[in-house]
Amino acid sequence: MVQLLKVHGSQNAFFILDQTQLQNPLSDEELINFTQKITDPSNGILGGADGVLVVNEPTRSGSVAQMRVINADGSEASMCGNGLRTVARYVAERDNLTDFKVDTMNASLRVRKHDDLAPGVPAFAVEISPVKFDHTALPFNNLGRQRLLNTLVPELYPGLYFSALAVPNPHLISFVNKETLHGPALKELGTRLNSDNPYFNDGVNVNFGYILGHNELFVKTFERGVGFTNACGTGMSATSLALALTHPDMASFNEPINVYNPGGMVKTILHRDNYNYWIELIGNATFTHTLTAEESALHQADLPALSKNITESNENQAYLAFVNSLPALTF
Ligand SMILES: N[C@@H](CCC[C@H](N)C(=O)O)C(=O)O
Repeated sequence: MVQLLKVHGSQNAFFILDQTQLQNPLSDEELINFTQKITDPSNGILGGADGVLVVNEPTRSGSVAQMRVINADGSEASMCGNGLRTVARYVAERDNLTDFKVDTMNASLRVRKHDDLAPGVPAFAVEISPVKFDHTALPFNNLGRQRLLNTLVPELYPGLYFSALAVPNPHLISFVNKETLHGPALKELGTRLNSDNPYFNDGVNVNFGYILGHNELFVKTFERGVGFTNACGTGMSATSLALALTHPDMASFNEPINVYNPGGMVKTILHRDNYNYWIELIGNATFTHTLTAEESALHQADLPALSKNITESNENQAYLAFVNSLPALTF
């Protein structure tokens, strides 16, 4: 029998599949099929998810595991910040570690156990890097600019200023007012830039930031390969850095920034080493359910077999109590 975990970071929900426990790891084709089926919210298993986090043996020396991120639509992302916290906790508990490295598509990233966010809410801190701004890194084209940093780009959306950062998955960021935050622009832009379009031919995660105060931010994200999500860890990290670079009086380096999102709250800490930026993302790593099944059920994406033996933890109650303890945001 094998186990699958249902987890979340700021209610950005995933299944963790540890391929190292399998006799035969799933092929890429099986992973895509499995992910598209198990994440579908209408499939009847725990409300679906935003993606599947695949744990493999490490690919680089000095790391203890590899994480692959398969988005709900079957596309693969180079990074996932909320997901990395949950994988960090999974590997930490599996291998009895507290501070180690996990390989992602483009980098080996440091992860470490952090103090609990609240009673019963385990937390991890993860490194978000490398950070790039050039249009080739996202990529974007046909905008007549090499970089976007608080740049008015009417081709994308009239009246909005945009910043574009790869961390290393691609993020487009705009700081908006209340009306725009709650209006149709995010869905319209996210849908358009993640369909056939002349600007972002690999798609892009689109983040709207609303500045609450110094080192205080709210971020709402339309994710590539997913759509609206409760939270996006790399999106909140990229938006924090964009805030410090474009509104330097509103965010400081080397200090925690509180980033609220529809699923809760995380902290980010911005770092600059010479000319390289990197970000620490600190937040919950919550395990809500364990699914136990035969390995063949994974290969066949057999949802009825996967839903037969599910046990629920009480961690989500503690997480929701933490969310209820956060200051009410009135906007
Ligand atoms: N939610 C994630 C990002 C997941 C990947 C994204 N959809 C992409 O395609 O880049 C996070 O927490 O960072």
